[in-house]
Amino acid sequence: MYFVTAQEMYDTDQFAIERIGVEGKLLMENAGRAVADQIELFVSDQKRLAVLIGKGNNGGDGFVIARTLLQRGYDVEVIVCASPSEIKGDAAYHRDVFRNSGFTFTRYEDVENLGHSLKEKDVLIDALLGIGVKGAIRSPYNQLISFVNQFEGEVISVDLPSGLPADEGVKVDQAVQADRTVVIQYPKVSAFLEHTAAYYGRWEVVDIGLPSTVIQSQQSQKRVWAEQDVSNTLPIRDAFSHKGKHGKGLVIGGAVAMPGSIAMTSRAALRAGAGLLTVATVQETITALASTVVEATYTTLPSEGGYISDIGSVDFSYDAIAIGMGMGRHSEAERMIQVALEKTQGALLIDADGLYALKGNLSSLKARQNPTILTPHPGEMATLLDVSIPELLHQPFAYSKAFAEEFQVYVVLKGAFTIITTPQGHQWVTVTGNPGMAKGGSGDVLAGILLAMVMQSQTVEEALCNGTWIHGYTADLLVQHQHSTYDLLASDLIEGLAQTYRALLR
Ligand SMILES: NC(=O)C1=CN([C@@H]2O[C@H](COP(=O)(O)OP(=O)(O)OC[C@H]3O[C@@H](n4cnc5c(N)ncnc54)[C@H](OP(=O)(O)O)[C@@H]3O)[C@@H](O)[C@H]2O)[C@@H](O)CC1
Ligand SMILES: [K+]
Repeated sequence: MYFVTAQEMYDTDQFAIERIGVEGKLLMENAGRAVADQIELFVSDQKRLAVLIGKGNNGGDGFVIARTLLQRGYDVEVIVCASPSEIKGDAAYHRDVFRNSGFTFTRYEDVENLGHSLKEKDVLIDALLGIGVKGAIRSPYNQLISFVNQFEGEVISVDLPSGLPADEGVKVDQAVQADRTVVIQYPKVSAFLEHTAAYYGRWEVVDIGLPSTVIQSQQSQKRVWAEQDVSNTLPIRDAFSHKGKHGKGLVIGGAVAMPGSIAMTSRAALRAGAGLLTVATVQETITALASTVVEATYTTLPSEGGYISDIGSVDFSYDAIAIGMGMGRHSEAERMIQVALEKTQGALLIDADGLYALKGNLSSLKARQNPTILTPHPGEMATLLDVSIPELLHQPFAYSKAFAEEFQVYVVLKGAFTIITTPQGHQWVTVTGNPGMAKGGSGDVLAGILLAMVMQSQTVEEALCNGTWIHGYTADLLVQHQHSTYDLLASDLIEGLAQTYRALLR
């Protein structure tokens, strides 16, 4: 499923109107009807509803929704929060259709009166502002939004919560806190940002028949990676499959004081389906791992002060290599990353301490012929970019895209919404996962899963999207059944992969 900026939505709308010849009025009719159909699914006709209508086309949708629900026997009061002369174009057309159908509306005067009208209502439909919102919220919408946020019944927003920007990088001034949002045609970017997603409440998308031609022709596209995508692309294991077919992978990392990270990455890679796995680390870590990661083979690396001191002896001809987990932040790490960048023949995944060591080597990324994958959490990404974490999270899609394109890397920016960006600037978001994963080791497990996926999948982007989705989904299954967000451990995720795979293969 694609998701879009406000501009991409307007472009799609224009394409449908100008090139296909569908009139704007018809699009609005389709939008309002689709939203009303959806509302009918979860609001009983015994409830008392009010629709708040703003001056723009979001308000126009509101007129169609109100008319449709009234025709279907719902008790709906319509309150128009703009002067009649302010309502223009398609919205004015649907205001007239509403009136000509024999229905009436009241005009918003002040919050006191509104409070009076809404006292007995169960559901408030918010069609005040849509994707056209700009800047600080002006009167009367600022009072209206505060009012809606004090309403005790259910608030359902149309397209997006009024006042909330559709795009990233825009400050939220004031916005409706919706219980539910019925999104028109495509989710907007703000549904996938940590500071704005919660305003939507639960949301679902209704299709109004707009063609995806415009979005598909964009240089860079943004899509949600969903369960169906995983089912369609997960590598099939045929009956004659053998270990060599599922890839040969190598994990480089670990230090005497940190055997856990690399243990988790390795076990996760094996559980995620890696055919053959080698772990290259210091002798003491091998001793610690040998009994827990029995399926792997080991390469002993020279050490100094408990850290790996050199990786020159490593065989770099693996299908995929992951480096950095539990490697420590020390002076030699930067040189080792440089060696890995130069010598790795297959895909190279850099995680954790490896990312800190990469900071001084960024220019070497461009010289690589094979895929390089970076898996930062926001702190690591902010360090790579030299920006603060809040600044990064204010526009994570834009920052990831600029970085991935400039350095020709795949970026997996981890978070509640994990963003996967290709060197071409295409982006996916995965929405699986829960707060139980915000714990040490969770990233190490993801690195292992991604390594295994890259070794087996057809394309790097599919591998990264599937791996990220599976990681989060496993946590969701575990929290639903055996665990809670408090006690869930990263190592539980590794054991939990069995459930996820079984569910996917059913
Ligand atoms: N594909 C599509 O595009 C389709 C779109 N559709 C629907 O149309 C919606 C977009 O409609 P839209 O463009 O008219 O914008 P919308 O948000 O309703 O109103 C903007 C008005 O609000 C005002 N305003 C702005 N900022 C403000 C502020 N801070 N504080 C106060 N006021 C502010 C601004 O007034 P102005 O500043 O210009 O005086 C402007 O007139 C979209 O979300 C969807 O629901 C569907 O029907 C069909 C397909
Ligand atoms: K709205």
